[in-house]
Amino acid sequence: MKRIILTSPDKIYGNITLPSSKSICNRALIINALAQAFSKPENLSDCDDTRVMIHALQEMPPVIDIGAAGTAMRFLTAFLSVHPGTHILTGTQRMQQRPIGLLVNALRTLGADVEYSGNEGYPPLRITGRQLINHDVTLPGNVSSQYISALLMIGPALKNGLTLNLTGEIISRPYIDLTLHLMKSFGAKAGWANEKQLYVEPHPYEAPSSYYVESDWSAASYWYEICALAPEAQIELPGLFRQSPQGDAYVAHLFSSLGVKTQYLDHKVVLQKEGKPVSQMTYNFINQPDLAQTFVVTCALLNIPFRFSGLQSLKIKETDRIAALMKEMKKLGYVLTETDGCILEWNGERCPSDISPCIDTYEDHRMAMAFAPACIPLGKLSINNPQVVSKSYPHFWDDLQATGFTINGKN
Ligand SMILES: O=C(O)C1=C[C@@H](OP(=O)(O)O)[C@@H](O)[C@H](O)C1
Ligand SMILES: C=C(OP(=O)(O)O)C(=O)O
Repeated sequence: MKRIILTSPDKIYGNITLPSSKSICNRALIINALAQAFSKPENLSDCDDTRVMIHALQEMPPVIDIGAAGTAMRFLTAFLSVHPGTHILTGTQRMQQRPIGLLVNALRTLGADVEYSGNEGYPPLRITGRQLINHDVTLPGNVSSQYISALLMIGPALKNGLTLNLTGEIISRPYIDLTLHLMKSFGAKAGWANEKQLYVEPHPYEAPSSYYVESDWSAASYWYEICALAPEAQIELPGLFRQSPQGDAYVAHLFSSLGVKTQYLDHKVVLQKEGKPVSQMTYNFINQPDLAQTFVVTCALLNIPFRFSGLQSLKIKETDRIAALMKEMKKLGYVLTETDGCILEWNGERCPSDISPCIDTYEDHRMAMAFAPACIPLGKLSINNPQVVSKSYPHFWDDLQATGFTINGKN
């Protein structure tokens, strides 16, 4: 096992080129392929999740291994259902525990040929593409929005278009809107018919002459965290915009109550410390699940009691993030409580911390990146298997070094 030891500088100043958004990259790649576009989207990320998507679409091998990429697994399941040929779609062991039954059922209702080659309800899948005739399908919106995005994106390729009826609470809704945004940029006619129903007209995609992917707001959250925890900091992040289709752009607003101000300039944002953090924080992360880890670590280390709800999807992500957060925060001396698998709270209760805490990352990039800034108030922190960051932000550790952090054991 690899381990790094992090220490932070006193003052943190930097200009950071973030990776581009893997959510946008992976949508643009799927839509571009369905549009049979001539050129690839520009500014594609070099992260694992996008690399596996590029490889799958370029090579189309009989067995497609998408590693740990949830978007690639879900989007390709729908894509391969309408693409000629038979493929096995598989991923890491963890991916084989991440449910996909609701998407498979929905695709079968549309007429798709999708079989389980392992356990019922989970990858790997055996998919044979064909033309899908049916157009009306109902599925729960409360497990993963990626199923809905996957179905929407193949909508323009269906003979009769698509009507999606969603039942239950709709989670991660900004990601559905992001999908619609990209589809429309590629000429699709799609949208919300009402609060619970989406439509896609049987109108083919028309690729724009070029499509440029913007930087990743979820990745920016770790720099907000650094700014919030540092005694003195100013960070410039080029390639981020106020008017972003990414739901995680809301991180700027959320961190304004934790003492970080965002200045929106022409082609960048600038983060600066300003004002006093709130004395406690309550927030429902239903629309920004990927920000939850960032806020758990930031609030606890700023000694801000919190109550975070809307976390039900965290259990089926790269790891069970609720369990992982509780376990690792305990190493730092914070006792968190969980309620009903969807609420995490910290009421200020402390326990003895480990003498030299060493954070486990559970094959989850966000565990590594959310905990790394904790080295600022702690003085020093070890992180196990730091290479996990490559899922979304391969140069995260280099960027920390460039702003003055020392990282022992990196190479
Ligand atoms: O569509 C997307 O790009 C994503 C949707 C979200 O997943 P869920 O819809 O499963 O919450 C998010 O957590 C994931 O990182 C990316
Ligand atoms: C949940 C995530 O990714 P995915 O579901 O696409 O694997 C994430 O990046 O936090």
